[in-house]
Amino acid sequence: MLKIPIIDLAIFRKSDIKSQQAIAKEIYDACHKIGFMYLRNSGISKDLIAQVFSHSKSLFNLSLAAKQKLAWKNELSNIGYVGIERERLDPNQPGDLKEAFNFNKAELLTLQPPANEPEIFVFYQACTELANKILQAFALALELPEYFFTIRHNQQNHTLRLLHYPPLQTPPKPGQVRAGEHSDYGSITLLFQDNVGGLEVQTTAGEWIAAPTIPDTVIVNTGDLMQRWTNDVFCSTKHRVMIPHDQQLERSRYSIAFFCHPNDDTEIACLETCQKERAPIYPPILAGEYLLSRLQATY
Ligand SMILES: O=C(O)CCC(=O)C(=O)O
Ligand SMILES: [Fe+2]
Repeated sequence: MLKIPIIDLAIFRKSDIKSQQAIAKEIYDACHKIGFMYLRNSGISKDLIAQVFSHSKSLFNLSLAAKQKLAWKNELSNIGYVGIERERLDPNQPGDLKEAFNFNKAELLTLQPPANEPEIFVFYQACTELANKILQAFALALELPEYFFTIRHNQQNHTLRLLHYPPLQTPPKPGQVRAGEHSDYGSITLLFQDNVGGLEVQTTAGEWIAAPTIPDTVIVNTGDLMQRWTNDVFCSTKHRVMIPHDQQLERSRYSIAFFCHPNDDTEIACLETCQKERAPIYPPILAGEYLLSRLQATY
């Protein structure tokens, strides 16, 4: 059975090109074969992650009225509080059993209490740095100039999303899960989860495999825009969060996703180095327009 690989980013940070190429190759294989990987030595401190999880709990513990004052308004800004069952990651199924807070960079600078914890901003910056490192590895792996992807992501158009999956009080509706099966829309996603479990990833053979927490790692997956850009050389893999069957049902699940997006005006056109095996599959598209259309389909 295909396994999600664990890759050590510390080796990529070494200055010798041989080490960098070896890790870029491991990352290439992960993105090509499964679209998911666990990264060790991500550069984001354990303490910082714990602080953000703790702020996340405090935010979700606010009253519904307080959360609704911070409500998500539209796909264009895509920020704020999203209530339970509001979003359908799988549009053919009932709403997801989760609630979320979305942040973008501009908003993080102007937030009011209780959502303006400085660690959330520091974390956003740390995620940006990690994403840039991964994008450099992608460039090396795909035989592109080192900063090819990072310069196309330099407006920090990324969304940080705190997620809470509450304990289940009543049985779910038929087909209802914590997060419906979907692929992510952007270039890469960084995912941090607690140890409750439920995250599953679909292999190319169609089987669902568990993606449990592995201590001191960050999950990274490639999104649809990266799949288009690379002409399907990297895959954007479906994943979902299932409802646990055991005593974990009584526990909340918390996770944090950092959705990394290219600048809105980036034309996502098939990379030349990805046309060796097949002609371009997808027509060029502007990143901003594509992301907006995907968000509109899920709310
Ligand atoms: O909560 C998780 O572990 C996954 C969430 C997810 O896939 C998403 O929000 O796109
Ligand atoms: Fe996702």
